[in-house]
Amino acid sequence: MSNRRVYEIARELSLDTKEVMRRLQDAGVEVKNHFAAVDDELYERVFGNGRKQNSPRGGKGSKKRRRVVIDASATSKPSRAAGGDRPAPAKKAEPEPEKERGDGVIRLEPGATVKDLADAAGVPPARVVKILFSLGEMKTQNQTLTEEEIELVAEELGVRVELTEAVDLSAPEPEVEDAPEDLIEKPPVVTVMGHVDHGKTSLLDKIRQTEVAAREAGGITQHIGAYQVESGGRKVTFIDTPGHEAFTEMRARGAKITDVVVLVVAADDGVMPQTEEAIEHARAAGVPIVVALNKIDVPNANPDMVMGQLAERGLTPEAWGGDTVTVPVSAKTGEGIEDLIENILIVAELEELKANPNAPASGYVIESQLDPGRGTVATLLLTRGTLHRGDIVLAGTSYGRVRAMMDYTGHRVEEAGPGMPVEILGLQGVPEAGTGFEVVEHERMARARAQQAEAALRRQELAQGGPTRRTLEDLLGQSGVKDLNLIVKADVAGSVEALRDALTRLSTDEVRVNIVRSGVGAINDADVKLGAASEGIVLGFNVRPTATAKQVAEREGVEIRTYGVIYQALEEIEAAMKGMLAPETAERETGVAEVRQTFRVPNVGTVAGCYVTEGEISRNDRVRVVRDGTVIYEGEVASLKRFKDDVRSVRQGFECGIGIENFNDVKEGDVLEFFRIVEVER
Ligand SMILES: Nc1nc2c(ncn2[C@@H]2O[C@H](COP(=O)(O)OP(=O)(O)OP(=O)(O)O)[C@@H](O)[C@H]2O)c(=O)[nH]1
Repeated sequence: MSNRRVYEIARELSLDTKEVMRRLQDAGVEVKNHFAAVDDELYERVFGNGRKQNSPRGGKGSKKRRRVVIDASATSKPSRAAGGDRPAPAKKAEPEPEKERGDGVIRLEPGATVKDLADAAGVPPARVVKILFSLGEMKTQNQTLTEEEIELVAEELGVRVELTEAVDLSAPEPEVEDAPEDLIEKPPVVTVMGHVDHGKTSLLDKIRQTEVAAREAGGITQHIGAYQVESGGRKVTFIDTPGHEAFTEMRARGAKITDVVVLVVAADDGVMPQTEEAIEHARAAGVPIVVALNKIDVPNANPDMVMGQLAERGLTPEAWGGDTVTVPVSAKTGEGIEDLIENILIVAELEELKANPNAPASGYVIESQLDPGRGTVATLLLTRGTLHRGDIVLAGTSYGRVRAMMDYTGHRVEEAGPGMPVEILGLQGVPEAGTGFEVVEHERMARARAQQAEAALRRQELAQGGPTRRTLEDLLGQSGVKDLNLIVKADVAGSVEALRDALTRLSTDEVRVNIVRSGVGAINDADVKLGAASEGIVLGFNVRPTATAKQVAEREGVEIRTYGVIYQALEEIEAAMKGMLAPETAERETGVAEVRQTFRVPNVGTVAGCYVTEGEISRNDRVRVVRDGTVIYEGEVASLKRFKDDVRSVRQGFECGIGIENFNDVKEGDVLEFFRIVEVER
């Protein structure tokens, strides 16, 4: 049996929701709001006949049909200024603000806010807020609306809405095939991978130094996440963050950036676990491998042994009749570096790496951070087209006009072509590494799409139940012997040492303090990710988290605590450790409810329509979801309502609506047990 919502029926039958509710009421059924569910039998009974007459659009699939019309042609509509039916002028002006077209239809861009809708419909924003509220949605003027919300509110207001242009956020690169004659050769993009200590960083440094030395003017290259070197008039772009972590992370976000992988293998150490992992990653991505046989200067270097190991893994060197380009190098002396670059170019040539420079620019974000003086500083790597200063860039939830653009030497540039890394200023928000970007024509469109991406992200988080935040107290509140995993960052090495030692000494029989990582510098993404992986927390002493680290912490539910004085950090951790030993706790059951129906409320999640069978349940209780005798979830009550009103508690024998924090999978027939944690004497 399937359920339809009131608004779905209205949509399906092209009726007003009020009319649907009236008919249900006439049939003796109490309906509370647009989201009330109507089962098949009731639907047939009430609307069985009317469906045919009432459905001018008829057809099956009409249940899915949206009243919101996606009008993909909207951006090319004839300009009003031009009058008549003259086509829009070639130079596109900012699109006109949303407005009524005189036929009762208003146009809105996806990602429209409450205010946008209110303005377009000519009503005060408060009216829209009120309608949303009656639908169980709490929104302020500047919050974006989902398509469904726009539709429902429009219906209440008695206006029809057309959404201009549907946007696919998942495809940063336009799906256009460039004509062969438009393509020019683009520099290969290289990522350096290999086992720890085999010399990835040294090699990248050496390559860059060689380049600096080669350039007459000298000058210092600055770290922007990528740089270029030139050989025989051709350029190679190196991603400046070594390691397969960066590579996989980018790939995980769908970024196909790397054209060639340089696999660094130390000639004195050979193939190691991370070498194998790197080989797997490169193969999985279908990226050709060039082997840099490093440290050939060390006395115990054994290139033959290493080449044998590589051959065993399908990377037979050319010298041995295979087809893997293997270049002996020394990142220390610089020997073989030129050779390596030339070989990278040869391998790249076989890949026929080409791009159209005359297209609107698109590519990927390599790095980004918030600079106190300059705002968001992002490094972009172009895969197609040419980026100009003044262009409007959209990268996931960030967007903005390119205020300034610098190449990796720090020189200002006016434009950048395919394969080139550039640092740009002007974005709002800090996009994550690996996010695709593209140039869009209008700032309004960029804003709308960024907001849409933001909303999609929030929906995703909601669907995944959101992060469960682990605080110091939570970690220490668990029973049994506890491991307190800490990531410690400080401004100077001395403090790191001091903190590490002092914190470790805090360990007791019941709580073991483990310093998972410690280091100097700001708290970055990697620190937070490690915090998440080790279920620990991050401590900062005189350092702050970067903007992206904050975002990651938020997303992953990792606590970051920052201090200015060492003893304060120690005292707090020690107090927390002791605190948890103070009272013992026990559970006290308060009530039981049965789930009789479930409702999906946009942006809120699933709400369970319940009947309280025992005791008295309260908004502040914890709740356990029991299905067929098995506890499937335990968490907090997010909302407790009687009809439309929030209530503090509901007694046995009454119905209510219950939302469960971070849990949307509640089903009809589930039993909800409510309880409270109370303190008892030890
Ligand atoms: N003799 C010699 N030493 C090298 C060479 N390349 C790197 N080293 C040394 O090897 C050590 C590790 O080099 P890194 O460049 O830090 O290695 P890595 O692979 O980047 O290491 P992680 O960043 O920790 O993964 C350093 O002490 C380097 O000085 C080389 O060609 N010859």
